[in-house]
Amino acid sequence: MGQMNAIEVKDLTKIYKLYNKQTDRLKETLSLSKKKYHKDFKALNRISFNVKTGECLGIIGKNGSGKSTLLKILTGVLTPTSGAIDVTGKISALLELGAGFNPDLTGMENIYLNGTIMGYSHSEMSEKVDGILAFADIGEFIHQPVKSYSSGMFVRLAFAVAINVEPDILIIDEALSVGDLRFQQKCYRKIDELKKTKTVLFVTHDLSVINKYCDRVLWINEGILLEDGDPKMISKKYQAFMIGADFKKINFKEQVEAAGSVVPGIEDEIDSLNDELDVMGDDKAMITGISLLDSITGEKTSVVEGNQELRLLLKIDVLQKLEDPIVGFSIKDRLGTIISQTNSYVLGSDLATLHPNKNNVFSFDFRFPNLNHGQYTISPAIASGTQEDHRQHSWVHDALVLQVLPLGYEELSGIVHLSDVIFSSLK
Ligand SMILES: Nc1ncnc2c1ncn2[C@@H]1O[C@H](COP(=O)(O)OP(=O)(O)OP(=O)(O)O)[C@@H](O)[C@H]1O
Repeated sequence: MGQMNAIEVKDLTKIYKLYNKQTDRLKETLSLSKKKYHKDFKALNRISFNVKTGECLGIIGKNGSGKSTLLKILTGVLTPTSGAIDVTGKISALLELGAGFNPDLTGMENIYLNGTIMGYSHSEMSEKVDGILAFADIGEFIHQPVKSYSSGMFVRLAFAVAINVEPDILIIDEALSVGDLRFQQKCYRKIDELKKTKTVLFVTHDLSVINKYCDRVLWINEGILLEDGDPKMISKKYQAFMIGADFKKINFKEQVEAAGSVVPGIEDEIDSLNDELDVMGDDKAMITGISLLDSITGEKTSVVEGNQELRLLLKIDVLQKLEDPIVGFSIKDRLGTIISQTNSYVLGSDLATLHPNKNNVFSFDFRFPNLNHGQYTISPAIASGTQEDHRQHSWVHDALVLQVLPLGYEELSGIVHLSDVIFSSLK
């Protein structure tokens, strides 16, 4: 038997009426001729998708794309203009700060108020209060009106309530980003635990969260469901879209052969990128080769150890004159989280203008971080401008795959091993 759907959404449309002036709204209400004083604005345009029970679904999209509108409809705060939604199970939502909280009531009173909204009796909620207080950890403030809370305290209480009312479906808007880092980590640990048994919907701009937690992602753009599928692939396309670049799959071998720029030299040592790779950028430059060498032996390698001295070589073809170029690379783990990044700009290296039809080769000499064993990737990039304000010309996702060897204590968890630890028994 297939998994049940927790949420079914069909042809969902939400139209907001936009008035130029407040008085237009009044005029429209009073108009005998039924004259329209508003413009229709489709915040959601015929969106359809299902969410399976137990699935963790991410929702991404630029500001104003319709994400909150969708969540508000799912939680019953807003009604759709047309379309159908069917939700199976109890929803608990952590929407924008304060939704569902009465600012004049104390934290404790709001806990009971939320309980009532969720259909729990006073005594049922009393059983949950200890768990809520322990998670929120806001001390005596629980007896103060919530309007006196800092935004961090607010989100602590709201999250604690949301997860303790035993929802079948947990909806989390960007709200979590308000809490301090330690609280965020605590929430993510809790979400990780909850997602084993519950359906979780996440709206976030943080793609590493999407990649880490979500089984699937929806990308909404200007009210339209643009993509629905694999988080890794969609977040790459989204990243490219957000920097105004194209996303494409490129066969580097064909590109390099077509370019035909072969001048003997160090670039011959560099391996061409001959796999189908995901690239984002505006095509003013192309990264056509990459090699990683052991600095001591000079041999190419894709198997490395923590702390190993390495040299990364990049070959870049420039198709148009590039002023203020920046060359860099990222190391990512297998979940796509960026572990480390560097580039010529932050290293203080002002590169001269790059001109077309010239072979450009760059190198980075560095000590590989002391990463736990496993697979990692290197993604090289060329941009121009400054760190703060740059245009991406080519960013090749996962151009090199590295195997990091275990150091003998691979049972330890974590991304990075501590270096030079000295342990002493002092007493
Ligand atoms: N009550 C409203 N009346 C009119 N327009 C609205 C209303 N609420 C939202 N909108 C518009 O609908 C569009 C979608 O808004 P929504 O808040 O759903 O976007 P979002 O994707 O959640 O954005 P963000 O990432 O900024 O939170 C926006 O253009 C917004 O201006």
